[in-house]
Amino acid sequence: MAPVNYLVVAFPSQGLINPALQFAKRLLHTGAHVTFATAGSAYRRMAKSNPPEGLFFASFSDGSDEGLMPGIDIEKYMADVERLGSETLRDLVITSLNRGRTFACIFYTTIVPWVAQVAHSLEIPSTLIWAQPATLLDIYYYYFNGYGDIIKNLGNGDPSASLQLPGLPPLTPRDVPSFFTAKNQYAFSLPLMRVQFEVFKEEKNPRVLVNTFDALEPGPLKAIGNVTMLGIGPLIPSAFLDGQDPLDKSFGGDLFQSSKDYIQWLDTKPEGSVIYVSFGSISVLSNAQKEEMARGLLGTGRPFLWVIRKDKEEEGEGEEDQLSCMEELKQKGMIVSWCSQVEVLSHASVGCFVTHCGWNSTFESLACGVPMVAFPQWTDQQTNAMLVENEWKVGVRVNTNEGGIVEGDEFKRCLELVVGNGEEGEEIRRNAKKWKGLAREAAKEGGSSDRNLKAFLEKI
Ligand SMILES: O=c1ccn([C@@H]2O[C@H](COP(=O)(O)OP(=O)(O)O[C@H]3O[C@H](CO)[C@@H](O)[C@H](O)[C@H]3O)[C@@H](O)[C@H]2O)c(=O)[nH]1
Repeated sequence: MAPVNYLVVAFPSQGLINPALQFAKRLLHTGAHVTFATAGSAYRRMAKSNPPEGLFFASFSDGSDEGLMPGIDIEKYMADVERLGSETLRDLVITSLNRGRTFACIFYTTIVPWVAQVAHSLEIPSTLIWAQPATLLDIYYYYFNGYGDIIKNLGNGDPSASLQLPGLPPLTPRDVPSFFTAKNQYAFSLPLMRVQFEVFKEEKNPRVLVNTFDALEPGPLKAIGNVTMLGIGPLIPSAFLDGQDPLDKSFGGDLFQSSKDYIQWLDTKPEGSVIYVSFGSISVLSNAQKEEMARGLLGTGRPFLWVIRKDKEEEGEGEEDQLSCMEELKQKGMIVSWCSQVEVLSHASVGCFVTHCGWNSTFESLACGVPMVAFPQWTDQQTNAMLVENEWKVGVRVNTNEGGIVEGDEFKRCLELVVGNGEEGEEIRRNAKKWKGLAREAAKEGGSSDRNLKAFLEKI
């Protein structure tokens, strides 16, 4: 019998390509063939290393050479991705149909709801892969369904206020996603989410696959009645999770060139001693903030591995990142421009992850049992930081000063709390181990995420 074909479409950012690629690999395990499509700018940069059998890469147009780089006009870029992407993705699907390859379903990531509109126009079923916690989809849902002003007012008002949305943990102003606050610089997100909920309304029984698992967000997964959310995570390479495929050691779509020798460096460090610092693929910290972080890190006297990205190939040896104490940083720790994060988080020497709380980083840390210092920047990260600290109790969140900077002493306090011998740190480390076990339990064959995905595929 000919294999079933699926199309997986990812917005061209690392934070969406990674879970979507991992999802594509899960589909391959069912015997299906999968075409993975992202925008040209990312497609050209992607490593696409040794794709497993049955996985094919394709691209649609975003009219850009550099893609989602710091400094671009993001509003224009988002409009171009939608306009050009809709046209060229439609052509891609029609060409495929004309060659006799029909897609049983088109899966698409967060912030490209227009993919569902293309699928609807061609009468092909489509399903959203929500690449953030279920809690976030709930907050957006509530925003468009009766709680809009309340959520906006919370984000912009009295810092001691608190909001209890049905099925969710209480939110304080600093937990509200950045798109709802007065400081938000980006207009693109809310209109896209509005379209997403309109897409759901057009569907008979809208179902969303969420990169979470049942035990992690039992209330939030059930909070919205008219959309069925199914936890299918963690979407991370199998070798670091259930070990079902020991060769599956990377996502396989890195947009950045990896540094070398850091695993050998980690091998020389005692168990649980290293602080790993990374802010994902988009956030750029000011030099003033990095100076404070350097002060805090050096103050702990512990070894650290710090990712400071070079967003443009031509950026020289850390030219922009010439911190005043660079020499000392290089002596006490290791600075890299990119690494295999899942490999680092699974290394026995790593005892703490300083993260911006992008959802992939947060979930990877949770699944690897590494406690966190939560250092959120924008979008969902404030809410994720709240979940890390208050709900799952696997980390501590930094406080900023009035100028929005996390000072070195505050950073050092958080690091020492997480890695030190105090009772709070011990509890955090115990919880991290517990969630690692539960994440693996969910992902393994017969676990909740595995069952949810299989049940979903049977009903397409
Ligand atoms: O040196 C590095 C640094 C990162 N990564 C990987 O890059 C991905 C980064 O994803 P994420 O942690 O989610 O951060 P962002 O790249 O910032 O992701 C964007 O997209 C996410 C999913 O929607 C959101 O949760 C974030 O807030 C948003 O900034 C992860 O899989 C990491 O493993 C590496 O492999 N090596």
